[in-house]
Amino acid sequence: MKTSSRSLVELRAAIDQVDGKILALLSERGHLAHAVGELKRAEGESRFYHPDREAEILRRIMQENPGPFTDAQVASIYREIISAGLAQEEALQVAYLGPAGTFSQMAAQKHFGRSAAFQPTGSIPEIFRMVDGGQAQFGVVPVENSTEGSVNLTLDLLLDYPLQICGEVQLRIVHNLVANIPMEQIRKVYVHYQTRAQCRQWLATHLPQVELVDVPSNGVAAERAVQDPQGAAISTTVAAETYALNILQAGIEDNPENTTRFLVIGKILTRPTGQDKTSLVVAGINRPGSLHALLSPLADAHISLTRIESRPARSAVWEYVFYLDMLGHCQDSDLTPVLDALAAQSSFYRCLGSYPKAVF
Ligand SMILES: O=C(O)C(=O)C[C@]1(C(=O)O)C=C[C@@H](O)C=C1
Repeated sequence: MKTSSRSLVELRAAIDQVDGKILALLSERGHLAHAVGELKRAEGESRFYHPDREAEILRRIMQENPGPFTDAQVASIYREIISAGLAQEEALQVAYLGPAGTFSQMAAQKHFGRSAAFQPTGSIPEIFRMVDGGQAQFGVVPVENSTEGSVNLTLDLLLDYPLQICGEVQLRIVHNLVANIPMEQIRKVYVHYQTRAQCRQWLATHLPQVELVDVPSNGVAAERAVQDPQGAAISTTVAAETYALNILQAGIEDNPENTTRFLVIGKILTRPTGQDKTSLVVAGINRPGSLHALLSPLADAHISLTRIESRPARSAVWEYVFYLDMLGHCQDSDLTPVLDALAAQSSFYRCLGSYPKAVF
C-alpha cells in the first residue's frame, strides 16, 4: 500500500480506523471462543485448554503471515489473544521456577500467554509435586541447554512422577550483568550454576578477581544483588526491571546461539498435529549391542531421533536408562509399530508423552 503521499493526520486517522476493525474482530473472536467453551461445557467436557489446537492455529498464522511483522511477532500476538480468551473460560494454574524474572517465567509466558495464573516455586521438584498434587495444572521445567546440555534433575524427576509431557518451549537465553554500582566496584557476582557455566569465558575475561556466589535461580541472583552494596548479578532483563537494577553489560553468554528447551508437564494427552515429538525412557537388557538393538527399529523406519541422553538407572550400579526424543506422535501410524518394537526390546519402557513441537 502506498503511504508516502499521505500526511501524518491522514495516516493516524487510517490507523484509528484499522484499530476499530481489529477491536471488532477481536471481540468477534472472543465471542466465538466463548461459544466453543459453552459447547464443551454442554458436552460435559471439563477441559478448555487444547495445546494441539493452539499449535495448529499459531502455525497457520505464521504460514499465512503477509508481513511486515516477523512470524515470531505475529505468533506472540496471537498467543496473547488465545490466552486472553481462554482465561475467560478457565484460569490455568501454571507453576514455574521462581521468583519472578527467571527464564522459566519467560518460557511459561511464551507458551501460555500472560493471561494464565502463574505460580512461582522454589525448586524444580516443587513444580513436579504441585502438578502431581493438583495445586497447578501445568508446570514448566528446563530440560536442556544448547551450551550446557541436560538438566539432570528434570530428567530424573520425569521418571519419578506419573506426569505427561504436553508441550515444549524453546527460549533464546540472553544473560546480562546487572547491578546498581559501576563495574569496578563489584566484589561479588550472584549467579545460578547453569548461567555461570554459560558465561564462563566472559567472567574469566572481564571479572577475573570477583567472587562468584551460587544461588538457586536467576531471579534470586537479582534479589541478592539488590541487598549487597558491592554485589552484582547475572540475570534476565525482566529481573533487572523487577528489581530496579541497571544492565551494565547485555548479552554476556559465551555462545550467541544459547538456547534452553523447557518442557510443559501436566496430566493431559494431546492429539497428533502433524508436527509432534515423542519422549521415551527406555533401558536395554544389559548385554553387548543392546543400545544398537533398541535403536534399530527407529532407524529401520526412518524415524528421526532428535535427542538421546543417558542417566544412571538408580536401581542398580552401572546400569543406565536412555531418554529418547523423536519426531512424530505415538498415535501416528508410522510411529506406533516402531514404539511397540522398541518396547519389546527393552527391559524398561515408558512413554513420557507426545506433544506439538515448539512453534516459535
Ligand atoms: O478450539 C478450542 O477448543 C477453543 O477452546 C478455542 C481456543 C482459541 O481461542 O482458539 C481456545 C483455547 C484452546 O486452548 C484452543 C483454542
